[in-house]
Amino acid sequence: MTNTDAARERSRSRLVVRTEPVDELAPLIPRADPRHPLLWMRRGEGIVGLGETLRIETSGVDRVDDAAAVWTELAADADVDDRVGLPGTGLVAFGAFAFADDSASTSVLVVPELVLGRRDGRAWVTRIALAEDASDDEPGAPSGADAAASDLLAIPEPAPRRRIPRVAFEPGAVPPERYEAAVAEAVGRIDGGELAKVVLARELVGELHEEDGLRATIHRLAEDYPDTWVFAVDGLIGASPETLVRVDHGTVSARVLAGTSARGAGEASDRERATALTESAKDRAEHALAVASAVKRLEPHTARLDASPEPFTLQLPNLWHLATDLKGTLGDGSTALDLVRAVHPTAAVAGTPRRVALDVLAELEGFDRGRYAGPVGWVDGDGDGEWAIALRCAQVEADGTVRAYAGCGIVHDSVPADELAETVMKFRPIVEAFGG
Ligand SMILES: C=C(O[C@H]1C=CC=C(C(=O)O)[C@@H]1O)C(=O)O
Repeated sequence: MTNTDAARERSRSRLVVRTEPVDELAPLIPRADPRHPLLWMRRGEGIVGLGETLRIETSGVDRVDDAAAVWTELAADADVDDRVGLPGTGLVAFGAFAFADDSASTSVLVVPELVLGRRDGRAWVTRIALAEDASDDEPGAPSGADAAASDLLAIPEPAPRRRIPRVAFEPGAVPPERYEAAVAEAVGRIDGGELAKVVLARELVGELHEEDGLRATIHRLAEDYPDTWVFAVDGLIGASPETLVRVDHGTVSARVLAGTSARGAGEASDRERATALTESAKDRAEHALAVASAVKRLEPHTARLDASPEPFTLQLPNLWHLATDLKGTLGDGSTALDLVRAVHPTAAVAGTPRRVALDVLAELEGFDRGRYAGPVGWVDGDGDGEWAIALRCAQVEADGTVRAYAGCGIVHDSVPADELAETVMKFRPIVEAFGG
């Protein structure tokens, strides 16, 4: 029986879900599980999951479709009492999908037992249980809904803050010289007309000691990069500035990023860098390909889709990005997972043309990306959800191995040493959050 079959089997048992408003839950991060954190947050709002009621694991080319099919069945059968009614209340799952069809990493949707959430200034608690587990056949035992509503898992008190762990990172499968050689090779292929753009990444590897939880790392990311999506799903931890797709009551939005510059040392030089980025033909070309790929994939699902007319500069503490926001209305009732399936992988993380770029990056990169550059986020029972591209992140394995990733879009005038330097800037958030 595959993991998807097992999840489908389990999904026959009904989920019982109850969401209730609470006065206040701040702060969220100190309530997260330090060893297996489930978290999605931006500017202090988001959701934290505790415990695990159900897990859907998929892999291969149909990993998103398979997960979406099980999710749709689960949501249709769930017994939901949602007294808040915001996106992310009621039934919800946190998810992370592998980047590549042939990745050895699994993709997951995790349904927690307890969700603590905050959005638009409102706070809530959701309890999710399996009806079977919840109602113990004994006479007088509570029904599923009542059992789910009772304290199966108590709301944890905020834990005191601990120091961030000290992880010493070393280059992984791709040493810096080999990365530069791969960039040079990619430029050659681009000049030869094989493709227009390919995104090449490299990895750093370190070791996390068992006594160090992940809460302090998440705290650091959220504090230093408050405007990014800070996430923790099944060991994948990061702070991504790039919204793959958001679905909220029939509206669709995305933020496409491609094109990067270092921050300047002083205010004037910082502004100059941002201006130079908006005027750089190389970065604009790289950016335009990323926007075109997202628009092409989203358009068939939207009744209307608008893009900001000109790319703007997005300021992050470690760098500047060229950014374009997409906003529209759904035209075909797609769920967030349907759109994740449609749009991944964009040219911001793969390249153009997509198929050729995926082959070239698989050949030149020399390692399995796992869930790096894959979709990470959450989906609720109505199909609403928020998904980022898993960037500026690391995967923490069960044995404590930590793999951090960063990549760059390569176009015909890319310079290998500059791209290597850009990966160093992109590694900064995650390396520093692990004490590096
Ligand atoms: C692939 C990454 O970034 C992408 C997103 C923004 C800017 C990018 C760039 O300028 O190359 C990349 O396309 C990464 O951070 O690992």
